Amino acid sequence: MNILDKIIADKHKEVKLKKSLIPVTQLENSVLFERKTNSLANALRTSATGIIAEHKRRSPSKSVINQNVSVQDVAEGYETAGVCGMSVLTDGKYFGGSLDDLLLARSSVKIPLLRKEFIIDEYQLLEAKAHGADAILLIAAVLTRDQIKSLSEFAKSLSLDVLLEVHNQEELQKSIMPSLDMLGVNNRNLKTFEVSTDISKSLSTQIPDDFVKVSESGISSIEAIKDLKQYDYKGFLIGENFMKTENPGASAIEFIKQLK
Ligand SMILES: O=C(O)c1ccccc1NCC(=O)[C@H](O)[C@H](O)COP(=O)(O)O
Repeated sequence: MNILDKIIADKHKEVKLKKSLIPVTQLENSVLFERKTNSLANALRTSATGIIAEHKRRSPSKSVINQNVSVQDVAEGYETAGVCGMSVLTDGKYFGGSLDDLLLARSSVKIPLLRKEFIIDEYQLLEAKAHGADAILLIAAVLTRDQIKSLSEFAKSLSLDVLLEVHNQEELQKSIMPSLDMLGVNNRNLKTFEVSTDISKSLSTQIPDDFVKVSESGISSIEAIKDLKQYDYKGFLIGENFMKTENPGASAIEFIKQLK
């Protein structure tokens, strides 16, 4: 079993348990459930930098990245840097994140927040809304076309933007539908962990113009972003490059200064 299959098998168990502990009505009655969301896709369309900076403590490909910073400090630093949005990993077992991280980030900043999670069930979209997310991620590699359609339509009914992530042509072709806002190409193969921005470049012409194009993972230089912009990418999801430093917010400030 590859790591992605393991993560998804665990996620099914986790969601089943959570559903038995926290009823949907509790999520729907939370204060943040009524909050007006702030579109990440719209922010990317008009952004000069397009940076979506991620909070990521550890990962299956790198184990520990940074366990010593607070999510509030990271969020405030990213906002000061002028990022377009922030991605918050909420998976606990493989990434050391939590829904509390999302809540704390929400209480610290106004920028659009992406719940970075392995979404397999509508319940997780209600959780995202109840914890202050503006956007959610769907991963084509672990969902059927019908699941992508029903999950993305449900997300849109909650006013959450949808970022659909692909890694190859087959995943892209099965996923294109009007209920998506952003199409993300993950430069990391989630089964082998190989990283190359070539995949973003080769898939770019096959992504219809209606979607905001986002290049995800393995981005660590200004040159890479300038290069990807020529392929019409408007969003750049960066995690480790900022999080591996002592002060991720300060690193983002430095990076964005060079980009402008
Ligand atoms: O990052 C991993 O090792 C990973 C492994 C398995 C599934 C997902 C994984 N990462 C999630 C992400 O998409 C990245 O955190 C995100 O794109 C940022 O990537 P990076 O800038 O390379 O940290």
